[in-house]
Amino acid sequence: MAVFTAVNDAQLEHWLTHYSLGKVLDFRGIASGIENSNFFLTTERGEYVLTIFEKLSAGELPFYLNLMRHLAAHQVPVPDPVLRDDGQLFGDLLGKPATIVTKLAGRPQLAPDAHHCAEVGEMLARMHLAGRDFEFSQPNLRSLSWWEEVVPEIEPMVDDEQRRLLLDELAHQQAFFASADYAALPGGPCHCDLFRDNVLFAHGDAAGSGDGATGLLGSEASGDRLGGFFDFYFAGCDKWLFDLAVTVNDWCVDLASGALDARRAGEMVRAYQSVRPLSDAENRHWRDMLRAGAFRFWVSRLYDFHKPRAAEMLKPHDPRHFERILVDRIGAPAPVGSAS
Ligand SMILES: Nc1ncnc2c1ncn2[C@@H]1O[C@H](COP(=O)(O)OP(=O)(O)O)[C@@H](O)[C@H]1O
Ligand SMILES: N[C@@H](CCOP(=O)(O)O)C(=O)O
Repeated sequence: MAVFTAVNDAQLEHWLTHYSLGKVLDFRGIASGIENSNFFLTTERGEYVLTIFEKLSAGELPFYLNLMRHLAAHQVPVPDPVLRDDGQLFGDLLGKPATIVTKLAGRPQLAPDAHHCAEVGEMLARMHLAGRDFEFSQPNLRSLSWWEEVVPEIEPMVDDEQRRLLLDELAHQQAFFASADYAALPGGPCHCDLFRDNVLFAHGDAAGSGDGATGLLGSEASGDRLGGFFDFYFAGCDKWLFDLAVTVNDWCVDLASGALDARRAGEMVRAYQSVRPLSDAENRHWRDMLRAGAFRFWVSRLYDFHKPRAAEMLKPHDPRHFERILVDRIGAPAPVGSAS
């Protein structure tokens, strides 16, 4: 259940006086999601998603919402925030910041094949290039500084072997981040959490439904076509290779072992490179980035597991999954996509 803040008809009507979206035809809460209250909203003008931000403050929203707006304007299929009549991207609803964005077509593909991975890889590269002239900047708030802050809090709570792995990997990443090679890697706005549940695919006829304003991309081969990327609320400026590594670690993993599935990973990296070829330095540091991507989510999952927030409503994700992935990326003979 993910409607933490309920909105009644009168409250919705009042909120919509700030927009020019016409009459409400349908309004319903979205059951999935863990951070925010989300609702599907259909009006005379089309289909939208209304989000009430439960944790993010008004000061934190401009980077995310402007990034989505910028990417949508550059033909990257992402939810496009709808401007209010006063020109603002969000306002206050029931005492919390809230926005309306366009609805993407499709549903998450939780068992992706190589075709899905290629679609995502290619669009990720397009997204990176489209973000080059985005004027706002905010670092990835779940990067090295955050790891350095929280690892000391969680290391007393894990077993000896995990503690060794946590501290060794933190030291490895500190050295990597301090290197001249790292500084020279290209970067810009990144999604930073492009997991399977943050991408929509539409199948067959379903691809034609929706608001008609959001085109679906991709080949017809598998019947599934990329609907778009959403949930940009972990986005930040980072190395593009980190974003690719986070995405590969989730989309191309063998769930039982944590190892990379060579075919899916190969297709994702190939498709990414068909738009933005990786440099020699990026190829050399592919393993380090796969490790960084795994470490980021192992740390956040350990943190959520051992230090749950008071208001947390859902079971935290399993940290062991990313521990297995990290161990695999450290020891794998030659991770797919790397030149070394
Ligand atoms: N712009 C959108 N278009 C279509 N569906 C969306 C859109 N935004 C969110 N959703 C749907 O809402 C669900 C919850 O969104 P999500 O961003 O994961 O919530 P939370 O931020 O609470 O984790 C998604 O699984 C997806 O089905
Ligand atoms: N993808 C992360 C969790 C981030 O939360 P989200 O549901 O808002 O994407 C993980 O799997 O640990």
